[in-house]
Amino acid sequence: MIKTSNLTKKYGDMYAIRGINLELEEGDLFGFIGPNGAGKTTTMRIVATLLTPTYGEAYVCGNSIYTDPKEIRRLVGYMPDFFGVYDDMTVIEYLEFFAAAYRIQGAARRQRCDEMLDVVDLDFKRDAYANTLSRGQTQRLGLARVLLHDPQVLLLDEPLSGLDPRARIEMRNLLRRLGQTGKTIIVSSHILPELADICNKVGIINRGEMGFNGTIEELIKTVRPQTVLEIEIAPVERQAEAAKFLESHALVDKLDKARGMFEVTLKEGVLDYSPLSLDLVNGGFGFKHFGAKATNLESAFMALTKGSGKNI
Ligand SMILES: Nc1ncnc2c1ncn2[C@@H]1O[C@H](COP(=O)(O)OP(=O)(O)OP(=O)(O)O)[C@@H](O)[C@H]1O
Repeated sequence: MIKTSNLTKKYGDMYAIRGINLELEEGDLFGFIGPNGAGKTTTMRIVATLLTPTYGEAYVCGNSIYTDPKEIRRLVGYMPDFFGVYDDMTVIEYLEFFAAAYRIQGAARRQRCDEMLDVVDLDFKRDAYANTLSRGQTQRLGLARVLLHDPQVLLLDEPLSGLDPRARIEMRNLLRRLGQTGKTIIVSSHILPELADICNKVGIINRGEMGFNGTIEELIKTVRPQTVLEIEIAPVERQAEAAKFLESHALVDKLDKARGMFEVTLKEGVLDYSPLSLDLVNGGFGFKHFGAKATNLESAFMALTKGSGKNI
């Protein structure tokens, strides 16, 4: 659906993006994560054919940005991070204006606009002036607008930014629903955890280069190649004995103590830790808690975008 190879954009000597390789299939919801100035907008604008790369290629459904830009514009809905709405138009007039630009004619135009208002839950604001909408409602209107021509591919630049917590949840739910319609979606953000549970793939871009590109599970493995278990031994009196037992166990690499629990780092490549729980029980130890420690995605993001502070 979307493929880029060695996509690069330079401004003078500065690389806005460098060697970006992406490959997204039908139905992929790709979280494009990076700090300010990392190159997310540049990449999306190139794929949307609004900006020409210095070199490299990008294809949408097999169409090249160089030779088939018209076809790509038909296939793509691009929502920029900030867009203006006209002061003197109501929500429905705004959508009809763009539907007309997409040459949706006659009764079908009103029907399509009504359907899109329904998709983004904005029917109740149909006759309100577009410039009186909240940020969250404006973002939803922007989404309705890019959906009008039923694009196969959506490029959404920071649709969650500036939203309050409730509007954020609503927008995430909307993105999740859109992801289930088989469209290929790229959605950008500064914040990894806010997209992690709705995306099936993520790319982390920093200073124009893609530091990571894969699934969330692969990301977690990249930043933490070893599984860490949290174990709370019961009764407390047996903790010292349990520490010795764990330290000498064949699957264990390292033992730490945090918040009254053992943090047990398993040896590299050990994914099945059931033998450890069995050995603990057979050794006469009980436990109140035994499980893999959740990876903090925020720290994963920080680890992969190290040294980008001056860009933020
Ligand atoms: N027209 C331009 N002229 C010069 N430099 C530019 C231009 N457009 C973008 N850049 C630079 O290219 C880099 C990438 O910018 P881009 O807007 O793609 O980042 P971004 O990841 O979308 O950031 P943000 O999250 O702030 O929107 C930045 O360093 C930016 O200053």
